[in-house]
Amino acid sequence: MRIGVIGGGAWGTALAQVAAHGDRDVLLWAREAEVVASVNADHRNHLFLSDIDLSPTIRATGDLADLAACDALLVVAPAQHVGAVLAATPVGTRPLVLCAKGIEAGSRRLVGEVARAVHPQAPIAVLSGPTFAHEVARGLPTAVTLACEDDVLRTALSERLAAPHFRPYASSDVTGAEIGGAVKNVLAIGCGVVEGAGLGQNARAALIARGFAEMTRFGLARGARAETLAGLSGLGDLVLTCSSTSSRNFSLGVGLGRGEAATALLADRRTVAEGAFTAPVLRQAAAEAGVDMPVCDAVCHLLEGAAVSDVIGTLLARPLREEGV
Ligand SMILES: NC(=O)C1=CN([C@@H]2O[C@H](COP(=O)(O)OP(=O)(O)OC[C@H]3O[C@@H](n4cnc5c(N)ncnc54)[C@H](O)[C@@H]3O)[C@@H](O)[C@H]2O)C=CC1
Ligand SMILES: O=C(CO)COP(=O)(O)O
Repeated sequence: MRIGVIGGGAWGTALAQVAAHGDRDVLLWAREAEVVASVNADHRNHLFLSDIDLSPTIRATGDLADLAACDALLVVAPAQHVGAVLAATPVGTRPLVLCAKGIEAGSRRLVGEVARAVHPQAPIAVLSGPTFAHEVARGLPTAVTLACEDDVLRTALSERLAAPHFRPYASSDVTGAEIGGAVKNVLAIGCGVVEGAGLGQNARAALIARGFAEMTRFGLARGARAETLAGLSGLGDLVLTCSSTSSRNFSLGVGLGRGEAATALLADRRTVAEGAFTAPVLRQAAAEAGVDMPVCDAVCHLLEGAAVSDVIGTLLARPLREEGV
């Protein structure tokens, strides 16, 4: 199975490195000509993953048409751009493995729903979990959820992508795997705010636990399974992203917590903090589903410029309630 990767950011490049394990050919589509040139000439991605030596069996292209030579495609463009990029990609019946984490603005569709609308003939899988790109690319041990409804394809993809340091766990719950990854980015911004504002470790742990309750409520309302949300792509990724400045979402929150404006923090950045785009869409989607998500709402208010002390005060002053989901 020849793998093509759509997206030459940090995660697309790290996944190309995983797929190239054992000297297998991988084709990486990158939007930036300098990424294509540096991967092909130096086996490095100077723009997005600069300190990693890449496998020489990874070849980069700037032409989406070249992906017609691949058997399966990993989709690693930012969530807001997946629809446009896929519309220009020759997909047909090739399996699409969705690796972006987010919800599309406007349509409020998960990435899988976007992909199905653009390429209805293509089987869909989702690869998601606690996976900082720079760790995966360095060969550090990592486990992910690989979700696909078709068990033959799920097994084939798992076997093709597994490597000694990279262990996929199979699931048939595509929606659950997607929702965990999308919601955790919003909650990671909140945990960053707690860090930046110096609110303490207790507050961070409370936010992770109550945030997980929100993820579960929203996921169950959208048809996800509870065990998927409690697995690698949900709780696992939530814990990772809420505890490290390696996370772009957490780091964005740290800036907000220090009193910097979201507009300034997001201006001119080359890398993507998906939670900033997902937060307002998630607020709409949750309202539509009748699901209460006060922590995610609080993150929206902070991104809109509300003062940290006001937002935290409002969260803590809500009526007391039972703990369950
Ligand atoms: N970096 C990581 O550790 C991980 C990232 N992800 C997810 O992977 C997805 C991609 O993120 P990264 O590879 O980290 O990106 P990145 O932040 O390293 O790079 C930005 C990417 O956005 C692309 N881009 C910018 N404008 C675009 C446009 N108009 N159309 C198409 N592409 C455009 C750039 O070409 C580049 O590939 C995101 O959904 C992210 O949440 C998932 C797991 C780990
Ligand atoms: O999704 C990720 C880790 O699993 C990467 O998180 P950030 O996008 O916040 O850096």
